[in-house]
Amino acid sequence: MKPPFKRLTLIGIGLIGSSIALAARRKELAEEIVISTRSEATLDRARELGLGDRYYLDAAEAAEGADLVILCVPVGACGPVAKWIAPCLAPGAIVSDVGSVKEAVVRSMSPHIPQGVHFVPAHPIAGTEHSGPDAGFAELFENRWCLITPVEGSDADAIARLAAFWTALGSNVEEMDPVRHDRVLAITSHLPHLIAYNLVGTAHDLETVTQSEVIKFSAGGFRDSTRLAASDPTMWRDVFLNNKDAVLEMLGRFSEELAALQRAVRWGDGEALYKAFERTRYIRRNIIEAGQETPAPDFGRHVKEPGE
Ligand SMILES: NC(=O)c1ccc[n+]([C@@H]2O[C@H](COP(=O)([O-])OP(=O)(O)OC[C@H]3O[C@@H](n4cnc5c(N)ncnc54)[C@H](O)[C@@H]3O)[C@@H](O)[C@H]2O)c1
Ligand SMILES: O=C(O)C(=O)C[C@]1(C(=O)O)C=C[C@@H](O)C=C1
Repeated sequence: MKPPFKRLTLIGIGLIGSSIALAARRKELAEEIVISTRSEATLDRARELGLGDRYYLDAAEAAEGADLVILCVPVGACGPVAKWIAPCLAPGAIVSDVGSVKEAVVRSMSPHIPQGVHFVPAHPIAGTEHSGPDAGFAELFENRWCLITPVEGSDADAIARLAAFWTALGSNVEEMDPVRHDRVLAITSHLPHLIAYNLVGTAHDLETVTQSEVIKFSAGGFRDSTRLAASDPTMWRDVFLNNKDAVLEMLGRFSEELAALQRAVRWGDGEALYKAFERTRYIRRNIIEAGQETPAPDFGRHVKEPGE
């Protein structure tokens, strides 16, 4: 069968760009894959890895004649890149992105999208702590969500074509309003990363102050946080600069709940602590039952039911 796109251009070839390239190739979603990134070393590496068919430092040249262009750059770079490629976009082309923040990306890209070109923003909720072209793998998007956040006047056919693209990559696709997207992701993704960065930084400070072995003997929970805290600093700087209001709102709520737990610990309120932890265990179980998460290995431990 003929691939649904003639020319797929990926601008930015880090974890997400390279994963799209590998998956699109495997699923035969484009006749040709064109790659652009701003650094010569990264472009050379993408070539060595055979991620595309043609390679350009100039994003505008790469976008020429493409029927699908996906920006896979940090969210702060989306506006400038859209402005750069705008004069070369073919009429009827779909322009999308993969940014972790949507309202700011829509605001920064929209003014540059020429008449007759379809802008359909998207966000695959799939990633790792690794970055760069070597980090990509074709299975990254399998059984993960991809949220499409159409803008006013988004063309229904373009939305359907992009949704079919992400479905073919293995994702479950849903549409969401960009503002709602940013509030949801602020609590489910952005805050966990901020907390992990803070936890790991604090533990490290503590170690230098007390000469203790905090990090050397770190237990599972802390190790899990160090994985998130190893995530790309540029990407996450841009997320927090561009989703400020939603993150601050969720951080406010989080701090209030943390203060309640702090009070329970201070006053030895076992009942309050037990209730809080019982509730969250149930939330985790529901997430696993809904098939959204790989369950942790079962080491045969008995898990108590609430009230048991
Ligand atoms: N890493 C994740 O877990 C994850 C998940 C979903 C979405 N995202 C989003 O995907 C996008 C890319 O993230 P990633 O993890 O692939 O990052 P990455 O650091 O692995 O790759 C970023 C790529 O963009 C290029 N780049 C950076 N600044 C640029 C600029 N100004 N102009 C042109 N190219 C530029 C880099 O050279 C690199 O090729 C981000 O918007 C991020 O929010 C990331
Ligand atoms: O699993 C991870 O390492 C991730 O951080 C992936 C994760 C997330 O928070 O779920 C990170 C940012 C993205 O925008 C989407 C996915």
